[in-house]
Amino acid sequence: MTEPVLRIDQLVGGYGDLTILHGVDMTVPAGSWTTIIGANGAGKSTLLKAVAGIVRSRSGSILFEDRDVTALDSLARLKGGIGLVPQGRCNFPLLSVAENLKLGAFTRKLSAADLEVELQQMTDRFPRLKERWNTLAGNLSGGEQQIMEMAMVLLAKPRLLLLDEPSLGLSPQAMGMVFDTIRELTASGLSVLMVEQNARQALECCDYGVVMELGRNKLSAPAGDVLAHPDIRRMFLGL
Ligand SMILES: Nc1ncnc2c1ncn2[C@@H]1O[C@H](COP(=O)(O)OP(=O)(O)OP(=O)(O)O)[C@@H](O)[C@H]1O
Repeated sequence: MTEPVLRIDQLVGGYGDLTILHGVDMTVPAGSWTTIIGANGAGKSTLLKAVAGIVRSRSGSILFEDRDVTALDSLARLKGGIGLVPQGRCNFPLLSVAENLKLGAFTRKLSAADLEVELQQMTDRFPRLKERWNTLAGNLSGGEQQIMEMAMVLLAKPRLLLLDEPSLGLSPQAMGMVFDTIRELTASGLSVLMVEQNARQALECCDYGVVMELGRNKLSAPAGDVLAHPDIRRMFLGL
């Protein structure tokens, strides 16, 4: 396993007095694609939000690139290299693709010329977005919106991308397109930590799997080993 980009130790947290995470330990190897699976309510989304700084940790620590970010707020973490694409549609549906992408770069205060260069690079990477440049985001297909939302967060230049159920509501074909895109991103050096309900499809594509149960990580292993685990196959993969 390569050097971890993210290291979570004994993380406890939740909402108000409600504790959801009961001591999570997890590492994400740099440049890898790690998928968290588990039953509804296991705390998967809460964990992603805790890494992004949206849910505050009560105890334990989160180290990003060896730096303790546990006390930083969400904006500081975004500026520092941790980007979250939340669950469900999270764009501005009445703004165009171009306007949504520009908003994605807002934390970086780029000059107009630099912003143009970055937008050009983003549309070179995702030509479909260029084709839909002046289309309202709400009129894109689900798969196109998911790709655009990833591109918005990528314009903040994260080194760790957190994705909460990127295949939610997508056709199998669109899910394949989104997963192919994630693989390309990790091939270019980005680290990805993703939560997915389509556990089998995700584990067939990614590098590492984490199984969460009742606010704890039950198993962390290479994705192939998680796929092959008899209990996990029966409980979470429908195999
Ligand atoms: N904002 C909130 N305030 C209070 N409780 C919340 C909040 N968000 C989630 N919860 C509760 O936290 C628990 C874990 O939710 P979470 O969304 O992290 O689970 P999950 O594993 O991602 O499940 P799912 O696949 O259903 O999204 C659930 O009991 C949920 O009701």
